[in-house]
Amino acid sequence: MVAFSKESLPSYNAIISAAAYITATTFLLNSLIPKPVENYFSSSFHRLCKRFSSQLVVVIDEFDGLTANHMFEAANIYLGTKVSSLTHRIKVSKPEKEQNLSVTVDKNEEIVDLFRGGSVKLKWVLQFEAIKQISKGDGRLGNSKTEFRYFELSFHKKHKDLVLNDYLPYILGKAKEIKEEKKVVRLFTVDYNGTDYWSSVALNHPATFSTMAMDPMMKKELIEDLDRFISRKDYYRRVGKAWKRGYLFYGPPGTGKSSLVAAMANYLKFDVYDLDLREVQCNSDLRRLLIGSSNRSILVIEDIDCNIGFQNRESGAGIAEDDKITLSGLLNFIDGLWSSCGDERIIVFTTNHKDRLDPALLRPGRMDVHVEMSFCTFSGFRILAYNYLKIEDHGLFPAIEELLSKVETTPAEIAGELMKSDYADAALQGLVRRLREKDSR
Ligand SMILES: Nc1ncnc2c1ncn2[C@@H]1O[C@H](COP(=O)(O)OP(=O)(O)OP(=O)(O)O)[C@@H](O)[C@H]1O
Ligand SMILES: [Mg+2]
Repeated sequence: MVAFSKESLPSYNAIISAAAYITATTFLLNSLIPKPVENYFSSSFHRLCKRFSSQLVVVIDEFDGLTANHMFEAANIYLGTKVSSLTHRIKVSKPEKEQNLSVTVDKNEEIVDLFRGGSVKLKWVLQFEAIKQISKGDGRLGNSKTEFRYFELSFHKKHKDLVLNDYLPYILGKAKEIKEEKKVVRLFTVDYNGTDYWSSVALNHPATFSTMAMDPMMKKELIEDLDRFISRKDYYRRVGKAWKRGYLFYGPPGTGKSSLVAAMANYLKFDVYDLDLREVQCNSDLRRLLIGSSNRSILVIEDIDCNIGFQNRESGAGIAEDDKITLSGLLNFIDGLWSSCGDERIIVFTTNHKDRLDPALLRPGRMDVHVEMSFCTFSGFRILAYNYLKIEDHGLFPAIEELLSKVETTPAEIAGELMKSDYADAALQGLVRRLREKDSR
């Protein structure tokens, strides 16, 4: 059995006296050094540490006063894509109107980002701070937020200018891109059996510019026109014009006018507001609806020739003369409204009969771009054959090319034929038969 001699252990008395000494010294120091002096030393110590630290910390609050801080929102979105194997906690949510899950970082998680090919290292941490609740006077606390969030971004001081001038603007741009990618385009129509106001569903229209069978040059010009329009925010502001663009799509039924609107919406990720003017009773209704539409959207008025005759409404009882909708009224109103509160607005009129349109609409400057959608050409057919049958060539192509040069056929008709079979041979034979029939009429 191993036993300790009494001498080998610190004596009980020695322990007691050491504890008493520490307690007494602490008490003495606490009472001798006044609090302000202690605080002075501790904050000086921190200042000293900071002076010798090479790190700069940028604080990005969630709110700037009462308004949301865009930089915070952008960082939150951006950092959600920077989650790595070193991250321990993330947050996941699914907003109702979005298809995908949205991932963001959780509090106190450190995310390291590398910029400029890894030469600049940046550390991000999301922090929360409790807000002191202000009592309402009756002893109850207000039900406002109890904490506020902010990001701390730290990096070497020498990168200060680079971070402020390049890195943070880069994050703003990236976050915008991520948001655009995730956005589900919506189609708004007026619910005339209920609220008499816009209601929306996901657009889910498969048309894109690559699936559109139309003149390749026209398609290219249209895409360039849209790109230019979107990139010209400062230009429109400088020249004092409303940031809007008007398109007129005309051509026979089934040539893809409505599909082209969907392709534009999918390309730009703009919502579509489909307005049937025949259902709108008067200018005040129209105003209410237009004011209720949002920026970055396409307002479509289909079949403008039927919509804007207004002959039926001229005799409409109960509508004051000056409250009747007229085309010039509509256009002037849109000009006025959108110059004051509209940004990135597109308006599209479609018609089967350009010749029947009110000359006011065709005047230069009214509709910026006129697009003719016409019968299917052979190059249009090739696009449809690829869309529907996934083929780029076939023995029947020369016969189809020759027939299409003689027979007026809409892309909708051709699409209908191609959908009849999954087998290219059968579908194309059916199409040739159909075209020959038309040719012999
Ligand atoms: N140019 C095209 N490219 C690809 N598909 C097309 C094209 N035109 C028509 N289609 C097909 O035909 C269908 C009907 O076309 P769409 O409704 O776009 O024609 P539209 O010109 O708007 O006709 P309407 O004048 O009757 O409104 C589309 O859903 C699409 O499948
Ligand atoms: Mg249409």
